[in-house]
Amino acid sequence: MREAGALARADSANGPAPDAAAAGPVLLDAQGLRLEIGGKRLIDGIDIRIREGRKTMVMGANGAGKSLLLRLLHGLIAPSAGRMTWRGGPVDKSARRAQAMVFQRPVMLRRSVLANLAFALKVRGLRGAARQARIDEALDKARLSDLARSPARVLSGGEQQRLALARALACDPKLLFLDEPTASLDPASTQAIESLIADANRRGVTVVMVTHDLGQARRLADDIVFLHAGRVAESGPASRVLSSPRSEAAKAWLEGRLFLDGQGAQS
Ligand SMILES: Nc1ncnc2c1ncn2[C@@H]1O[C@H](COP(=O)(O)OP(=O)(O)OP(=O)(O)O)[C@@H](O)[C@H]1O
Repeated sequence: MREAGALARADSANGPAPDAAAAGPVLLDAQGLRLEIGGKRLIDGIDIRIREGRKTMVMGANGAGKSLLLRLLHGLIAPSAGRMTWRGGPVDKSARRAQAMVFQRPVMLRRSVLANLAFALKVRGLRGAARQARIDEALDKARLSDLARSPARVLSGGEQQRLALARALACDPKLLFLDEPTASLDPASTQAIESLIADANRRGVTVVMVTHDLGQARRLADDIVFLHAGRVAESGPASRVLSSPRSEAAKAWLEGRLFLDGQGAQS
């Protein structure tokens, strides 16, 4: 690990927090996360502390380990080493139920928009009028009410991503992971997704999101975690990392010099 997570540094006894707002309670704390597959160390000792209410953007070159990190944090894959806590305790079933994840290519049931929402809520134990109210609210927020009876799979990419996000948010997560949710979307669809994310965050949802889009990071991020070759090269408040990066890897990437697999930077 080259540098402790931005939010971890807020705990340092060596000086004041870099961003006073960063000092909220810790939701998810991961220390010494490592992932090895086929003898290759793909995630190499990452410490990250996700604080309640923040929007953290995970950035870095292709192959840096961003998606793997999100999957590890969300418990979709087991780390080779490291430990995680949720609000200071074990990451148990209720901790996982307080999290949701949206992928770049959303997975939809071969059913209607409405059924996709209903199914997700049913799995979470919602029934009857409470479930219907949640569905109506989700459709309204995602501006999908007119498409409620359409098969989800015929929606455009932007509509499908709005549905995926609405479906995740309808489950009322405390922590939302997003893996490049706007990667293949046009500016209008991107804006719609960003505004759903910002709105959810205003209502208390903590966000951890992978993005390659610098403009998006500037618009949305409170904190940046910059990965390079499976490690945290740099992290801190977005305003500082994006304007005055300290690591060679982040500098190179921001100047367009860091290409596939991290080539172009010393470290
Ligand atoms: N299941 C796997 N088995 C072996 N190697 C893997 C596996 N999944 C990912 N990798 C490798 O781990 C590295 C990190 O992958 P990851 O998908 O996390 O990168 P990323 O930073 O999200 O990249 P991108 O920006 O291209 O999406 C890559 O070199 C990838 O090839």
